[in-house]
Amino acid sequence: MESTSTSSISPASLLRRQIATKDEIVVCPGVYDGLSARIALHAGFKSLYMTGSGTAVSRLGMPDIGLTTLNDMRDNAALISSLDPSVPLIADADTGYGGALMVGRTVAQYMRAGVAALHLEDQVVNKRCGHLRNKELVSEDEYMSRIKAAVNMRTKLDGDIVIIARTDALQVFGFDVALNRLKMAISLGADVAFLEGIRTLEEAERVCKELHPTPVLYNMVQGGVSPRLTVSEAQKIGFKIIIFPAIASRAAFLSITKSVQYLKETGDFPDETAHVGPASLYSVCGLDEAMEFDKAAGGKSYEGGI
Ligand SMILES: C[C@](O)(C(=O)O)[C@H](CC(=O)O)C(=O)O
Repeated sequence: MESTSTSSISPASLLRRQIATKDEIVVCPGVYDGLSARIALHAGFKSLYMTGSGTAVSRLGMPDIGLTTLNDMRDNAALISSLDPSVPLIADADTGYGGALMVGRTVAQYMRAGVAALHLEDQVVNKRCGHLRNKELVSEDEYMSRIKAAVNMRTKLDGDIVIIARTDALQVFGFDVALNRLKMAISLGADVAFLEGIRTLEEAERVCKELHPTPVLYNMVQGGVSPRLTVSEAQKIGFKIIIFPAIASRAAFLSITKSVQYLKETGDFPDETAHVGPASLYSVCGLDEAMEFDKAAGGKSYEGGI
């Protein structure tokens, strides 16, 4: 069942507090469904990231090339953020899925879904993963209109969702243009900057320095174009948030591939999975809390355990 924990503090305020905590960096494993989110929560992470790439590959079975709609992304975000509202969720919102009106709807629906933060980028709606080649961008004006729409909707709904401005301009126009886009987005009310596809340590250091005191996010994608940084290395450079979007999807990809290949070849499952019974999976997915809830309502089904 969903978490019964409640908090008078909104997920966005919780995240704002985490970002504002001195000498700390917000660390978000990328999750893409209920199970991956539960596993990350069970491991004790205090914030999560919903990856658009992972959402595309898991919910649609399609690549991250602009195929997920607002509804796909919002539904996934609502599911993940409902599991433990005391753990703020940063969610990918791609391009906002259209013009200013659609960006406004996206922000409103993410807010209602309990999302703490979302990032909006300047690729064309037919976007692709930021670590692929030949990206196409919208004009600066169009990007600023997306940011304005997001900020205006937050104000209109009297909310505090954290708006993260992501620019993909580095690959196409270079560092200075990308930095300028981020500065403009911040001046319009974006709270956090996300320079996509950082290629060198120098760029990583420069973006943090130039945008200080605005918090900057580092996107640590396995096999992507950016330098490999650990949490503490990113923190030392000056980043305030680090996401590992592919941490769960890559692990799932590798281990599911291994298991199904083994089944195909041998007609049996791999030995190392033999001890993983249904109860171990369910216990990570809130089984104890569900049984307690049922008992408190007078239910008898779980008296003898399961
Ligand atoms: C951050 C990202 O937008 C995502 O969808 O998680 C992707 C990451 C990835 O492809 O693994 C991106 O950087 O475009």
